[in-house]
Amino acid sequence: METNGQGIEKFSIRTPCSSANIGPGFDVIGLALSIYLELQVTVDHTKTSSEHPLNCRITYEGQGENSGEVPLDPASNLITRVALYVLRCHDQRAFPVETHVHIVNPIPLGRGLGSSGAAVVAGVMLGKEVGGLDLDNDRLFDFCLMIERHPDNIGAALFGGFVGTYLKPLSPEDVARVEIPLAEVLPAPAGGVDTGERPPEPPYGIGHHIKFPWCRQIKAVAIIPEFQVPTAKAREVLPANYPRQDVTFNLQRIALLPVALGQSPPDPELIYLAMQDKLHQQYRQTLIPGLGDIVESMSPSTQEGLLGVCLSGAGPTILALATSNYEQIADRIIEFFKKEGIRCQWLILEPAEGTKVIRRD
Ligand SMILES: Nc1ncnc2c1ncn2[C@@H]1O[C@H](COP(=O)(O)OP(=O)(O)OP(=O)(O)O)[C@@H](O)[C@H]1O
Ligand SMILES: N[C@@H](CCO)C(=O)O
Repeated sequence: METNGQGIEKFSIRTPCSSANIGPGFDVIGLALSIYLELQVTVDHTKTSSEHPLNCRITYEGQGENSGEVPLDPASNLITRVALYVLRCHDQRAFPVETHVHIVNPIPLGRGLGSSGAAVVAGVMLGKEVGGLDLDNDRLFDFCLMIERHPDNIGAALFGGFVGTYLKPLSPEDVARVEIPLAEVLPAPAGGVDTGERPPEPPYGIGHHIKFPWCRQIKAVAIIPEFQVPTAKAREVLPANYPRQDVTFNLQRIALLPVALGQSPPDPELIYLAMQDKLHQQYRQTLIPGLGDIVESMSPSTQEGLLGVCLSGAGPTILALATSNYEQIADRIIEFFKKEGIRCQWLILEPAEGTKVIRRD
């Protein structure tokens, strides 16, 4: 515990947003990008009791601030529930008296920019820090995977940069441990009674990652429609089985993608080919009007500066990788959505570092 001499401990946790898949890398590839969720944490060790549930007060500013989408009850809020999961796995039932978490969240919710992945990663880091726990990032990744079960967004948000993620084959008893329903992993939601039971701990080494190089000339243009697509819904529309030729199609492209995006100068034709997908985007068109037209008609031959275009994560955000003419590229994609009566905002983003803890005095 590092306090300021008056028993007050202050630190911030900064976690980037992320774009998963980048075309063919469904549930594998993640790219951390430069919009940051920040938790400003204060622990007042001079207090001996707290009037707040679980000794934690949450305040929030940012996306969905006035919509009530992000609960301020620490037993319901995703970030603090995840932190409590980590604490309870280490026999700490609540936050230290008295914890204040101010959440500053500019990551759009439910748009395919990894808002939930960032919340889960920030939550495990919060549990580690307030609990004074000796957990390295690889172990924190295990905890994240008990909550968000595809590793691409959380791998990028935790480790930063352009990553490939993969899961270790588990023993049958470890498989049983990761298949426990989320409600049993995360502590009881608001109003629930603390039974005092220890939640199921993650097996060791569930997930792994590898960092790929990223060509610095490449920027990510995110075109963010005004509507949300919950990831769970965007996964429900995917088939249980795929034709063999579609799987082969994606395998061929995923073999190209990390090389194509790492080499300088970037080769637009190679990147465009490497970003094609047949495993998720076509099925998600039903949820994202305009997606099919955008993916089919935007290419480096029709759009100067463009390298490739894909759905960001589960959508609805579109990610265009480009080296110039960002505004023209964004405007063209916005036009497609406009025809469907959908408004968008757009941003130029860059690859970001992973989650950091910054001490404040
Ligand atoms: N900072 C946050 N604090 C608390 N809850 C959050 C926060 N960010 C996201 N969430 C929760 O996660 C939900 C969005 O998760 P969802 O997986 O549907 O989309 P996403 O993570 O933004 O997109 P994708 O997974 O496709 O990149 C929000 O509705 C909210 O419940
Ligand atoms: N790989 C995930 C990312 C979204 O969180 C998906 O496409 O469903």
